[in-house]
Amino acid sequence: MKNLNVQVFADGADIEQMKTAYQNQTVDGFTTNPSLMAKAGVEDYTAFAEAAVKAIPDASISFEVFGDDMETMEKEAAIIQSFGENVFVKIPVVNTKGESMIPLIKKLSEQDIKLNVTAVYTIEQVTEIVKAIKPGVETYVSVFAGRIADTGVDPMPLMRAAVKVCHEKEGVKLLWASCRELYNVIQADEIGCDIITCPGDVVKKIPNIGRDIDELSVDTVKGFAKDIQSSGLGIL
Ligand SMILES: O=C(CO)[C@@H](O)[C@H](O)[C@H](O)[C@H](O)COP(=O)(O)O
Repeated sequence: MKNLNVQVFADGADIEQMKTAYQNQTVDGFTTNPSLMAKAGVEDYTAFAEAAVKAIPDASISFEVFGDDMETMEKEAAIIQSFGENVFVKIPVVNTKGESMIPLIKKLSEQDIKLNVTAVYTIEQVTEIVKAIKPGVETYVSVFAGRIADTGVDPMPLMRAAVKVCHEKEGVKLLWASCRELYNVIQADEIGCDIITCPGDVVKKIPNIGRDIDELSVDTVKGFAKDIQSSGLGIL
């Protein structure tokens, strides 16, 4: 397998899958979000977070605030931070009304809280976030490259520019969020992006990196042959 400089995180909220990935050392860290928690059927945020931190005691793990105003987010951030030393508090760059959360990001960073600033889509947002971070405080800036690509726009120019801006401040790392395919890991690695968080189906493909493409024709036909046999279908 090709050596990667980019760190690969697992994006999900299934404790058993997280535990397995941690124990097998297939990823370097973990991210969760409200949608992933809902999908995984999480019923109790605190119980979930405590179980996750118990399962993953010393790798980076991000939990997101649920509030939609700075006062609520600040209270939630204090609780989330208390879950463990390895925890990053995810704060969205804006709330549902489009109001900037930068004042809160600045306030929390000044208290040395490790943040993962999420839902980022523009270089102006990246620049503002980096400006608000206290130098030396470990912080992730999560740019949703996949959701940008979903609009038909190439996210690479933004990702390249974001790497430069993030690396101007000590402690700040660029995180590639909404990964769509294994090739995104290679793209993130090539541009010097620090972290990419991947859904389970992409994590499973990581060992394929560097595989000999010449083998794939025979493998593909073998797959068809297996399915022909199990389906019982025939032409002649
Ligand atoms: O923690 C983060 C980003 O910091 C991730 O969980 C991030 O929210 C997810 O990668 C994205 O929400 C996934 O987006 P999508 O694949 O559902 O479009």
